[in-house]
Amino acid sequence: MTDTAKLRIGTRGSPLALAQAHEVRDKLANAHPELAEEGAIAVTVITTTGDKILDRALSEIGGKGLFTKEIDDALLGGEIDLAVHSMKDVPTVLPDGMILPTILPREDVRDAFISLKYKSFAEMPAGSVIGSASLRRQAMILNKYPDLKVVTFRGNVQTRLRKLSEEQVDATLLAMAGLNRLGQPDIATAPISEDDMLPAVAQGAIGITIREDDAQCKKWLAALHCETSAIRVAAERAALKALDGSCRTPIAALAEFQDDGSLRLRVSIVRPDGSERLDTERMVAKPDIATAMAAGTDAGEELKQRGGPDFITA
Ligand SMILES: NCc1[nH]cc(CCC(=O)O)c1CC(=O)O
Repeated sequence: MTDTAKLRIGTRGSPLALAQAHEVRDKLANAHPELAEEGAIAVTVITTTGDKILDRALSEIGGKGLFTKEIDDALLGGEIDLAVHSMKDVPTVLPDGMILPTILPREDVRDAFISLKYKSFAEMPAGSVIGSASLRRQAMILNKYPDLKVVTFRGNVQTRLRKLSEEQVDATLLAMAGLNRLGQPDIATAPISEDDMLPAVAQGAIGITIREDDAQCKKWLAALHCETSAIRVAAERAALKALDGSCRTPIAALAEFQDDGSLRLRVSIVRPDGSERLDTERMVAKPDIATAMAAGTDAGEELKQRGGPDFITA
């Protein structure tokens, strides 16, 4: 059917990526009658480098765009017309010819604590082992709970639950957003407050990339865009870009609208062993994309300066 489709969506093949792509397909079909017809939208699965390498921490593999490169190529090569991404996995600089016009309404930004034995980090005895492949999560845990141990641990939800029941680790972490989108929020023992563990840049946000000159797609996608989510993500991504760290630098950021309409941005960097953590904050009185990005850039530059070259490894 792909050859007759009016719109071809590219996505990774993980259960979460597919759920996100199907959400986008359904929203587009609901918004536009011409896309609601049978076969009007095709979903194409594209395997990325990040999907192929399952035995190493992503930071060890290195390089930006582990989960996006092959999809970017398919988009620019005209094999697909739009790509659905977890914004957490999208590099801050997009390839030439590509734009990111759409951010969906953001999901829960928090990390989930998952354990069969304990209700929270605070309950875990010294020496307990937490499995995570995320340097940010590892470093944040060690910073707050130096007596706990972290080990590198990847895999989908089912693999992780099996490893937990086999007692390979005492706890693991996943994004609440992913569990919610998979319809499995109960897998979380408890969400971790963003005050206790600041989330990754753009955690819980989905973005859609298209070719720069694709006016038709741009028109279709306008119905799906959430400007407040886009402003929050813009602030966090600007901080990430200014920090100019590699995937070896644990970075966390969260922008949130306050009741008075202002935007509060928090940014943190942590040494991988948890021994030191630097935090900063900005308030934006009248947030739009430009003011949010300016605050993010400023916050990121401050931390880069304070941390110095040995904190932020290139
Ligand atoms: N790097 C993998 C990844 N990219 C996005 C999510 C979760 C969903 C989201 O943050 O939107 C995950 C898995 C996880 O961290 O649990």
